[in-house]
Amino acid sequence: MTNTKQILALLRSRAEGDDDAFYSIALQVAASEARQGHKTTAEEMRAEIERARARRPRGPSIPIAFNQPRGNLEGLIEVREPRFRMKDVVLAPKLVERIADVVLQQRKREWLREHGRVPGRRLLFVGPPGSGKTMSAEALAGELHLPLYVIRLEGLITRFMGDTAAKLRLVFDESAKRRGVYLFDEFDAVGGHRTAPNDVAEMRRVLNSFLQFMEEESATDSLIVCATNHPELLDRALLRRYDQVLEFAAPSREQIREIVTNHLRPMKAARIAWTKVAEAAQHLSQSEIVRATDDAVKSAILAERKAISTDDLVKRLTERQDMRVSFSERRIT
Ligand SMILES: Nc1ncnc2c1ncn2[C@@H]1O[C@H](COP(=O)(O)OP(=O)(O)OP(=O)(O)O)[C@@H](O)[C@H]1O
Repeated sequence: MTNTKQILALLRSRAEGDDDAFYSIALQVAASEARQGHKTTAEEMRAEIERARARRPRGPSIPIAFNQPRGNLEGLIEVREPRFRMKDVVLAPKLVERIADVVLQQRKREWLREHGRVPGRRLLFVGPPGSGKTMSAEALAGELHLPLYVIRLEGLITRFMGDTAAKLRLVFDESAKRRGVYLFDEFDAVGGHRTAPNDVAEMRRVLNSFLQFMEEESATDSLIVCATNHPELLDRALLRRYDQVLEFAAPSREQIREIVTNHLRPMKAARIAWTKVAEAAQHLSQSEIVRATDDAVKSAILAERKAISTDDLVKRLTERQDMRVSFSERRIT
């Protein structure tokens, strides 16, 4: 049943004319109904809240407050104002299409619900480091004008060993209260190989809680994005919970060219031999290519040049390749 404190808080927010607090508490009530297995009631409440919100007179647009969370959530969630839109991310056309589909489903979520359909909002991003998983979550938030909340799971687990599930509960409760894109980074930490028996038990608990929270939160319109470099470590039961699993990959030749071109400003880039650049960029991640391009642009600026050459780019890309080799050698020894 609904908590008396929640009813009191609802009445207070009404008396104070604080609409945002009113809807936020109402969503909490819907979330606790969902937790108790009353999914239809929760869904009805959430739809009524949406309808009431839509009916409210629209004044001048109010900027979303991007303050860092305080109290119980401090140190668990980092909030970011999105700096990117989807046009900034260079991805394979199929991936762009699938993300655009998620954006559309979210924008038209009420329309979908009126037709008995649930908009997709649980996403798993899989792919190598630096391929744009975080950037895409940020761009998704940018498209939907929502804040991005980042939860670093590895850090959370290490810091709160034994208490991780309770901390995750706080995060999921927050996602029911405050609509946003919730990015669970380093997600493989949940299914990662642990050696100590205590750690294994803790991971099982965390994973089970996560599964339960993913099922429960039908009363929220927040997006849950989990990102991992190691999908093979993830539990099958967990994979089934996602509406979409999106695979990020190393950049194609065309994508390398697009990334470099996007980062050349203010340099002119006439007569670049793109085949040579693509060869030099082979096996580098999108993130490394951005850094190499930035390095090349910086040296050209310092040399007071207005244009950049193929050699400038190849030199910086080769440097990044060397850094990779020396890093992996150090890890072997
Ligand atoms: N697909 C991309 N298009 C354009 N820029 C990209 C892309 N991928 C990465 N970058 C650049 O590299 C930076 C780091 O990428 P990002 O953090 O999104 O990678 P990631 O896949 O989340 O990596 P990790 O698994 O290490 O967290 C971005 O801020 C952006 O500058």
